[in-house]
Amino acid sequence: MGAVGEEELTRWERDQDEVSGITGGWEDSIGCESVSSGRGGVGGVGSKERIEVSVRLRPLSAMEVARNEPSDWECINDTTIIFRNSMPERSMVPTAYTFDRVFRCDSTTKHVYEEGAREVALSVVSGINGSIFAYGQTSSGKTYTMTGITEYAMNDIYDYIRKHKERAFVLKFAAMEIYNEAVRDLLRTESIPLRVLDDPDRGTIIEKLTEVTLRDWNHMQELLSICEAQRQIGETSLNEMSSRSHQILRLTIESSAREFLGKDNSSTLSASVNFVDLAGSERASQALSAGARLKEGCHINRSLLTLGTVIRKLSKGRNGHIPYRDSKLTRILQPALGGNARTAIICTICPARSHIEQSRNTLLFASCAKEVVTSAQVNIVMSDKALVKHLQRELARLECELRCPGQISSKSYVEALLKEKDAQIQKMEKEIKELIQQRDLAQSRIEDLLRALGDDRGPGQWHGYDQLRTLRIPDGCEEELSTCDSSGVVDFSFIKCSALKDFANLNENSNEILENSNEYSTTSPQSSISTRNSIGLASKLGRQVIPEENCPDTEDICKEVCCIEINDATHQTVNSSNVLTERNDNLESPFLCDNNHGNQESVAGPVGEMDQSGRRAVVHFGRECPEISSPWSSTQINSRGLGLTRSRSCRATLMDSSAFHWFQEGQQNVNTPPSSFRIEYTGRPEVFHKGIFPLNYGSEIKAPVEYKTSERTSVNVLKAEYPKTETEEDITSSCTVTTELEMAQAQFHNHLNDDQIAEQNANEDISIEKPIKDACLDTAINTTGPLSIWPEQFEKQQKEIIELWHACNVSLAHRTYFFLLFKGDPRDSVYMEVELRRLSFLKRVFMQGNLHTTAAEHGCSITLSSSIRALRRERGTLSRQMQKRFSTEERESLYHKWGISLQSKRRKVQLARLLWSDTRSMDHIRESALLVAKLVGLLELDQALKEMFGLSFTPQQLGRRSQSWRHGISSLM
Ligand SMILES: Nc1ncnc2c1ncn2[C@@H]1O[C@H](COP(=O)(O)OP(=O)(O)OP(=O)(O)O)[C@@H](O)[C@H]1O
Repeated sequence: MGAVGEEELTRWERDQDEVSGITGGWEDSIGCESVSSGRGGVGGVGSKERIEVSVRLRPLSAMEVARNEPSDWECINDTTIIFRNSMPERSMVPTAYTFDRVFRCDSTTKHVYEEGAREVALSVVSGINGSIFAYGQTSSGKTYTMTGITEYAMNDIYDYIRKHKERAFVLKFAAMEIYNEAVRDLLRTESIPLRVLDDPDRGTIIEKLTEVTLRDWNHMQELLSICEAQRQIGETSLNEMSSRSHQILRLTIESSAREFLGKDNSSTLSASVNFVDLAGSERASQALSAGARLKEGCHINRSLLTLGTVIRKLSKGRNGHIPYRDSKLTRILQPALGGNARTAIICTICPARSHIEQSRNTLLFASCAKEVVTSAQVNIVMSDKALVKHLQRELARLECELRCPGQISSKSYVEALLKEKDAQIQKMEKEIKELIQQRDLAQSRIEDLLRALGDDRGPGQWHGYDQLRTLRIPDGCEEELSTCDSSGVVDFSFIKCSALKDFANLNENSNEILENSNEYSTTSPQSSISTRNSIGLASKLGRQVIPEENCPDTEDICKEVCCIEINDATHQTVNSSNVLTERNDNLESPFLCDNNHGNQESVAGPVGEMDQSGRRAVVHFGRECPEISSPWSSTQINSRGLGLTRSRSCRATLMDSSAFHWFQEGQQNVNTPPSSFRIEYTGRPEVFHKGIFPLNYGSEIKAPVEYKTSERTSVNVLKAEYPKTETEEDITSSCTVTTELEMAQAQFHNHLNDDQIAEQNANEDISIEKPIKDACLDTAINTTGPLSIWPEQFEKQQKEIIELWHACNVSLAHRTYFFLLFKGDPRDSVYMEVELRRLSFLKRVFMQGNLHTTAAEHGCSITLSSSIRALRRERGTLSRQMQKRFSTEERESLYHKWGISLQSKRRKVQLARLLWSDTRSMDHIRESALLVAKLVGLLELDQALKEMFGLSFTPQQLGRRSQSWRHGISSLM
């Protein structure tokens, strides 16, 4: 036994802090069986509750009765005590005090315990600290009350333990005394149970075991006996000492937390309950002692004064400094006064009038104490494993709080976490959806390519120029070709067998076309084949001779190209038997013969005009030329020359078919096939009109030769003895590929029946003077077959074209223009055929390009990859146009219409990707076309624009000579 030094006091404080434990976030999962009623429960982060303050009025003692002292205090109910003001001088002081409970003088200690202390005392079994104070003047009944309360509390605690044998409990007792500001451990003794020692100065004190751990039930009984002994001792010999010291009995209970925190939780609950018997409060104000008593009084004064100060400060809130450390008492009881504990204070007062001041002081102290708020928590002593887990959760919670300030509760944290996860899930779902779309698109592309491969790998497929050279040439054709070469007869570009086959199978009118072609042919029957589409293409698309420096890949390209200009300068004479062009009344100019007016550019024009101008005849073939796939491609054959000169348009297509000039000015792109309007049409209309406009349908121009003609067919025999111009020489030298002509002638022979041609020629003669206007209109219709089947045929061709656009990565603007322009007018049948053949050819070229990369090596070939890139760029530009063309509301409406979430990212890009993507849905195609039209500024379509896509046989349109193609397109922007 001995005084507890500073170190020992610190241990007590530390123990108290440890008992406070690590808490937070657990309170919801813990049920406080014995303490949950009536007190608002416990709070993990400080469930705020006031100190429970009771007042116990003891009866008058025998001596007081003997002195006939009146009792001025009366408890008028369970919560209010009043002072019977029998003295006039006391009329100004408060007479009524209300507390949580007031106990009359006849109240038993058990009643006081049950009403004013039991709940707090039993908190300890649920892991919540508790403290029970007795405050009052000497002989007011503090010890009397606390001894009983401790006993009852102990009994209840052990009863609880006895009823909960499934839980493992460890009980630790501690008892201390604070005397003269020195702390002594009352249980630091070797004797068990306890022994009473006589202290010469303070009388008898108790020594008990320092710490007792409940090992078993018998042990518990032993402890109970200790308590009983203490009670008995207290009743007998402790009063004298306790009145001058502060005694604290502390019971700490540790128990498993599994019942509260889960089966696998290895954490423990740990809480303490303090039973505090304070020294008589009157000591704080008495200074009547001297010597040792003075010193004692000062120390008691100090602790009680500090206690009063702390209570007073705490009752006014926690603002400012709370002087817990100013006394031993307040240091030890700090948690009980304003921290992690539930606290009950029982203020005892003497009813005798002689103690009225002390009673009033006690009531004032009680009044302050009832305003003090504590923050009791369930105390968890966590295992290492649980601690790590808890810290991880705490870390996550804090991180969440940082991200979402204001969300501090665990529920909010969980909700925030769930929201975050939901958002992630939604984001991932969107990504998955996009990936699926991309996958489907890729699969569609693959299917298209495979389909294209399957279509083009037939026996007639050609694999480039070399294979072309191996095409079967009908007997006699070689000689004819030779003749053609030498004679300078302009014929046509080659048409490969597969192309002819396709051509023949284009539609139900194919046979008729061939028949007509036969009819049209003259001495050179091959020429007739080329008329239908090539003419249209050539007459409507820009054609310019490509300077050599701009045509580095001439050889390769021209091998496959039908854009041929035969320079008449090389061959001065046109043999009538090899004449290429012919016409009939129904055709405007099935074989266009360009009239070159001293210009290097090829000029498309009727044969008559050409002949009259004495320059050259040009035949355009739109079918087999790679650039045929695009409206800018053209084929020219100079009727007087054997040199095959690729048109500028042809080259331009191959070299640089950039995307739309309306948004890619100045940008040189690898082409998306039909997107080369800018290059292609530049200057070409002028050429075109040069050739066409002066014709004026025979009124001014006469055919230099007579034509054998019938109602539908005419034969042109061109005798070209035209002076060779410098320009033409250039043309010839730059892009002469005679082989193509030979091959074309050879193929032509494969498909024409000379006899039929001869018969046709014999039967049908017609004069060139017949108005071409009528002829062209009739032809435009007749070539497509009966009008009755045209709607169905148109729909079929339209779908085929749409599929081919998709397969060939054709520019979306081109698709849009074409789709909106040609809506089923029978007169547009030629355009449809031309487009169909262009695309078919392009598709094969793509496949060929994939197999043989020679064209691409020269940097001027269209390849599948280049078209894909160009199309991708175009979609990107369209997406940017959306920002410019549409308001936010309009865009949102579009996104909704096209099934794009407003929350998704890159919505414009998504929408651009969707355009023209579903070739099977005409509604989709229609919507795509309308949207693209708006994006490119295509508000109204002019019929004249049809010329962009091929032939226009409508004479009145030829008057637009002053309008360039480029301007025509630009005007639509
Ligand atoms: N409610 C009560 N009923 C009957 N007797 C009481 C009551 N309260 C106190 N007493 C008696 O009054 C006397 C003084 O009580 P007690 O010793 O508990 O006072 P105290 O406040 O502890 O004094 P001290 O501060 O000196 O320790 C005791 O003899 C006790 O039995």
